[in-house]
Amino acid sequence: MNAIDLKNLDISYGDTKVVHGVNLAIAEGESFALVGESGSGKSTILRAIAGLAPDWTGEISVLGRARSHGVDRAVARQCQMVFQDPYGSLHPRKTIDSALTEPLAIHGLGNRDERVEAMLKAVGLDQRFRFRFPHQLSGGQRQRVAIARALMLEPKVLLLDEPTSALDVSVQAEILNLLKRLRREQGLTYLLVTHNLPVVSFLCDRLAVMRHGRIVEVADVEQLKHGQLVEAYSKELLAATEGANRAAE
Ligand SMILES: Nc1ncnc2c1ncn2[C@@H]1O[C@H](COP(=O)(O)OP(=O)(O)OP(=O)(O)O)[C@@H](O)[C@H]1O
Repeated sequence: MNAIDLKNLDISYGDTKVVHGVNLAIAEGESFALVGESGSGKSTILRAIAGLAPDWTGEISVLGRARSHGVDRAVARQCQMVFQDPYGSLHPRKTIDSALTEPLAIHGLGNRDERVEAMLKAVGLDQRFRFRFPHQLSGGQRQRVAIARALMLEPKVLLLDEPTSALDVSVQAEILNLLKRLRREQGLTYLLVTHNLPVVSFLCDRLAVMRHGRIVEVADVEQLKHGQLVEAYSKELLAATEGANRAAE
C-alpha cells in the first residue's frame, strides 16, 4: 500500500487552477520532496492533502483511504502537516502543554500527560518547557514543538512545508537531524516542500520537480546528487541553485 496516492489532481483557488493533472505515488516509509520555482503549486498540493485547499478534483488517498473534500478525521489521524513558520502555527496565548494536548482532546484520546512527556522527550525538549508560552522559546525550540504537535496523534505521514527555512542555519541542521531520526524511529513517510536541494539530498529518497502547477520530472535523490536530472527545466533549477549556493559562500 502507498502512503500517498494522487491521481489526476487539479487544485483551484476560486476561478484559477494552480495545480494541473498531478499523479504521484509515495510508498510507505519513503521521504519524498517537491521542488520547483516559487508559485509552482508545491504548498498547494500539501494543503489539499491536509484538507486546507478544498477546491480539488481527482483523487487523494492516504494509506489507501480516499480523502473526502471536507474535514476528514480518519485522514487527519494518519497525516499531519508542519508549517514553515513555527511562531505562526502555535497559538501565542496557549502553553506548549495545551498546544500538544489539543489534538488529543479533538480526537478524544486519553493518557494525555504521558503522551506529552514522551513527545517532548522524543523531540529533544526538556520537560520544563511544558508550561511555557511560544514566545518564551527559541525558533528552533518552537519548531520542535510544532513537530511534536504534528506527531501527537501518532500519524504515519508528515507533510512538511519548508520546515527549516525560517530558522538560522545552525538550527536548521538540528531540526533536519531530528526529522531524520524521527522518521527512522517511527517509520514515518515524509512529503516535503523545499527550495533547498541540499535538504532534499539529506532527507529524501526521491523528488518531483514542479513548474507551473505540473510535475516536470520525478527522480531518485542519487540522480540529484550526481547532477543527472534529465529534463531541461530540472537542469536549469539545479544550476541556478548551485549558483546561488556559490554566491552565498
Ligand atoms: N490562498 C490562496 N488564494 C489564491 N491563490 C493562491 C493562494 N495560495 C496560493 N495561491 C496561488 O497558487 C499558486 C501556487 O502557490 P503555492 O503556494 O502552492 O506555490 P509554491 O510552489 O508552494 O510556492 P513557494 O515556493 O513560493 O511557496 C501561486 O500562483 C499562488 O499565488
